[in-house]
Amino acid sequence: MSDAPRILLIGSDGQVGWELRRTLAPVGQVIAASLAGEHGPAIDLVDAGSVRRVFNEVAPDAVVNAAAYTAVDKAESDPEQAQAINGDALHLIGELAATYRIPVLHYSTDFVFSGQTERPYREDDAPQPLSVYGQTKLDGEQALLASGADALVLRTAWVYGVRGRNFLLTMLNLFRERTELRIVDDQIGTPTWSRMLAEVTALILHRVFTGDLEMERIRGLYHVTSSGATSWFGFAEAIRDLSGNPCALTPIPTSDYPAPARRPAYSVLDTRKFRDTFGLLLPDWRQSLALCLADLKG
Ligand SMILES: NC(=O)C1=CN([C@@H]2O[C@H](COP(=O)(O)OP(=O)(O)OC[C@H]3O[C@@H](n4cnc5c(N)ncnc54)[C@H](OP(=O)(O)O)[C@@H]3O)[C@@H](O)[C@H]2O)C=CC1
Ligand SMILES: Cc1cn([C@H]2C[C@H](O)[C@@H](COP(=O)(O)OP(=O)(O)O[C@H]3O[C@@H](C)C(=O)[C@@H](O)[C@H]3O)O2)c(=O)[nH]c1=O
Repeated sequence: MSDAPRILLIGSDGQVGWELRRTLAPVGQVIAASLAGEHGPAIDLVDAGSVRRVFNEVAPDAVVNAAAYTAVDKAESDPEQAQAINGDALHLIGELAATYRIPVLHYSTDFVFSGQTERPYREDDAPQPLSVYGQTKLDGEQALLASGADALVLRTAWVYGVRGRNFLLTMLNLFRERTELRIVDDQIGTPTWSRMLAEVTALILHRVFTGDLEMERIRGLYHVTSSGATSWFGFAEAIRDLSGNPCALTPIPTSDYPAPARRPAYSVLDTRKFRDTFGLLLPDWRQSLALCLADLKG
């Protein structure tokens, strides 16, 4: 095990981080850093000293950053903290990864786009965030890509899974409490399983470690989601039907569901660059949802 590459996983307690702790295990020695420091070193992305210290002590061969400020509505009234975690910390992680000459994998979001389009967004489409969360994530991805580090930024969307705060678990909880729910039907995107993201991350990192993929050639920005698209209402309907719940669902416009943060009306991501570069398949969102629900049933 001592010869295994050392992977510093930041944010190992989040929904994607929790999956990564498992899928990265066959790829290298995972050093699972998190705010609480429960399974490895404590790290606080707001505290530059703690980030530098963890990099120094761990001396990683690669970094995967799954930590973020993801409370989209809360970020509107807490922009400094969101910027510190989603933006400023990536300037530092980029600087450290460039200094140590190690690859860094990071995640960003469909919320960097305004949603004023009718075709899936490509990596070279101009971002125009509508929210503090989207703006701070954009700053983070741009800082990392400009840092000189061998960085891969995987932009994804509508992430759900068996753990953490996500739309799937919110719906399953609400189905137990309510007989009717009103769900927005005019925001279109692609639900993406956290495990699928963790698995493609592990497959890529493995090929980087074996020399099969050269970071200098593949570094950059990629869109990675499941295939297909739906609205939050469509996603809720699929969750209800696949889980066998009787809850009545009513489609509503976004204007009937007031929230502090504006969200893009259409944020489907074009994943062609990712599929062509890595030769990986991205399953249909319904297929992944069925597998995830089967996991939840146990
Ligand atoms: N969730 C989604 O729908 C989407 C997510 N993404 C991106 O994917 C990535 C993973 O997201 P996801 O797993 O869903 O997010 P989660 O919110 O589930 O996990 C984020 C993790 O970051 C940790 N964290 C928060 N603040 C700090 C800090 N100051 N220092 C260290 N760790 C901190 C959180 O800890 P704690 O819980 O203790 O605060 C949490 O464990 C993020 O980059 C996100 O922007 C992209 C598109 C969609
Ligand atoms: C609970 C609920 C939500 N909604 C709507 C509100 C919102 O428009 C949509 C989704 O709400 P949520 O708060 O679960 O998700 P939201 O915070 O919008 O999700 C986003 O999170 C960040 C982190 C991302 O990066 C994005 O890709 C995206 O996944 O569903 C309803 O219409 N009815 C309801 O009962």
